[in-house]
Amino acid sequence: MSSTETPRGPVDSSRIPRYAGPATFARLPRLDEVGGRADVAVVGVPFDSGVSYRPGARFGGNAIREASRLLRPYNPAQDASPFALAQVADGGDIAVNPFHINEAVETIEEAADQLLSTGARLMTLGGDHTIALPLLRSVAKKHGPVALLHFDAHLDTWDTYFGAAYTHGTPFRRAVEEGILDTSALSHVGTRGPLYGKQDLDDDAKMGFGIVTSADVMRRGVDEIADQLRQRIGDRPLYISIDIDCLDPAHAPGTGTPEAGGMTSRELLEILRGLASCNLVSADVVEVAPAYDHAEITSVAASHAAYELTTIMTRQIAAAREENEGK
Ligand SMILES: N=C(N)NCCCC(=O)O
Ligand SMILES: [Zn+2]
Ligand SMILES: [Zn+2]
Repeated sequence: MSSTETPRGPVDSSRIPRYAGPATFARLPRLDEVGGRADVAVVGVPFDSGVSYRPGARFGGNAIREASRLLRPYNPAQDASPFALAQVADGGDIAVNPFHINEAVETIEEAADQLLSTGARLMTLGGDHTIALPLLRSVAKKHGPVALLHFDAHLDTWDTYFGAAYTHGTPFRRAVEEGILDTSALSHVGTRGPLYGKQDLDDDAKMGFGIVTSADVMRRGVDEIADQLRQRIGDRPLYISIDIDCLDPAHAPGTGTPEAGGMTSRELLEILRGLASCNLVSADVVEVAPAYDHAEITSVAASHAAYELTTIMTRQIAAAREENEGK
């Protein structure tokens, strides 16, 4: 988008009630309605064949879209109107083979390559956590190895499940093995719960991950945690992956592998806001499984997380555009 074009924003909810019409993320236009080009493309990946417990995250993207009808155009927490700063559009779903994980992983990577080649950043709505691997592959082709901030109850650096390399518990081990992550800037946030053994932690540390547990967030507070994460990330290209089970089941019951003792949605949103100066190149929100949700608690939390991430991206896009035009 050039500076002369005004982004096409969401449907005006004072004219068309927010519950009317088909749901796109935040009631934004579809990507094809803005000529196939957007600064940020919100895209769904309805895939959950990689789960180890409850299925259902294939319905997560559309549940988040439905819950996002209530998002308003001005974000006071970041003093920004994200959808006016840059063109954000809903790119629909990447349709993948539910019966063949390896093929699905390839399809996701190809679709992400295509979207990134248009200049868009990706705000992906899962789907289970398997999808982070092809998304990271694609992002790394464009930016080189990226810093990773991974919000999750789980490490997701396990090796294989039933001999399968691509599952929702293994994407980040594969990513480290493939050299697509910048191993000097890898962090898990919200980690908790029983593991298979102490070795899980040793393996994870060897890969380069730092861990901020959900108890650390509670004890040390969101500002200190955000400062620490910002320092670790620096100005590296950053990918943020949010498994909604980073939140306590009270804040996100609608997920496949819930663990007690998690962060609140307020803590998650505040940490994200504290990262507004980071160079966020793409992000995902995964593992929303609406069948176990109540009153859209989980999908509302996920829609707000995606809104904060989108705000960070659009602020950076607008700042970069201004700087370019000043030259
Ligand atoms: N929810 C995600 N992504 N991973 C959980 C894997 C935990 C397990 O099955 O042991
Ligand atoms: Zn998880
Ligand atoms: Zn996960």
